[in-house]
Amino acid sequence: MAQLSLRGIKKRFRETEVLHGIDLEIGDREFVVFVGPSGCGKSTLLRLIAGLDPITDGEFVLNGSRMNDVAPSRRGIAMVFQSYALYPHMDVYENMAFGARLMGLDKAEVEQRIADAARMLRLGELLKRRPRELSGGQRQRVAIGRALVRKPDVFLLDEPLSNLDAALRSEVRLEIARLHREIGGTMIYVTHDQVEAMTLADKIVVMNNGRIEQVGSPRELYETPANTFVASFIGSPRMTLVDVTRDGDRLGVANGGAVAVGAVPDAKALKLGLRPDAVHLTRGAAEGFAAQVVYTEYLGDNAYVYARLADGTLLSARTTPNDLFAPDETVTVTVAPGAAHFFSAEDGRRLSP
Ligand SMILES: Nc1ncnc2c1ncn2[C@@H]1O[C@H](COP(=O)(O)OP(=O)(O)OP(=O)(O)O)[C@@H](O)[C@H]1O
Repeated sequence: MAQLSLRGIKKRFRETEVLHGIDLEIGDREFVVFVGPSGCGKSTLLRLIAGLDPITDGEFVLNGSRMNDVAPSRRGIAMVFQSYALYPHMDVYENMAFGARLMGLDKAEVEQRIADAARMLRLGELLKRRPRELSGGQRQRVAIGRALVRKPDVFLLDEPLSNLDAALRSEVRLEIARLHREIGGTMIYVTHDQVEAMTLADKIVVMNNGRIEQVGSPRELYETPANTFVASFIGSPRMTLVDVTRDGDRLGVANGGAVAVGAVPDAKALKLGLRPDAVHLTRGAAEGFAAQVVYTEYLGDNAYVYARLADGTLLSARTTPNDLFAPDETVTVTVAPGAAHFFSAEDGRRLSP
């Protein structure tokens, strides 16, 4: 059982504050993913939870007990690092046994836990190998196995897939999802890859510049991003964001036509947000935004067209592979009814119609 509360957490390294007051609740058995651009403070927050660095200000409470001054080994938390951090001179079995023995478990219990972890992670054949005799994916599984044998209440995983190639990455990603279902522990996972975040998380925490921008399920973040940062960070290709002016029930782009999008919020300065599947491109002079095709990405089952709006904004649109456009073609952009997002052009906050 593991319930985590982060309350007003701040972190300073000498003069520089890198976390500016993080408030977050994590429930038992939840799979929580921290995402955000490089340097936003994801790893720092994970290290504070693990106890590897001291918390400057605020409180970390685990199952009702304040953890700020509790030693890492006494928190019931295990961390899997990006670099694996395996002991090179020990074989796989010894790597996994080491931490379990430090906990004072007897020999039979250690053996049983390693057998269980080896089965779950399919490491049975590899127990006598040294780390250098393993592939990247196998090493990663050993690193996870080493955390598993400690039976922690909370698993922390810091970019665990970043050293793997694309094929292996999706394989290990599926294994981590399965493991979470099987062991049912609370997992906190750091990545800057929004696809990993979307596919693994019950709850995504989007971070930026040492602050939380939004917390929600993958669907909530995709469908109702709280601001332009989340809107453009979640979803691939990213949401097009363009400044528009109101002209009755239509929205216009500077020098570039106008389009009806349904209900529009009442605000002075509006930014319109369009996912690639919210727009439709046509040839010829229908009513809509004028745009010029820059390039097309053909992906087999579908295709994306990137086109420049009159104000210079690059728009992405999903089309079918049978509906490709050539570079420099002039197109007209229309918007599916009810599919537009709106944000304040002043502070980026989401506006409802
Ligand atoms: N030990 C340290 N001393 C000083 N500054 C640090 C230290 N560790 C991290 N920082 C700074 O804190 C900020 C957050 O770093 P952190 O590693 O948490 O980011 P991140 O979101 O995990 O990034 P990445 O995705 O690149 O790993 C960065 O500006 C970094 O330079």
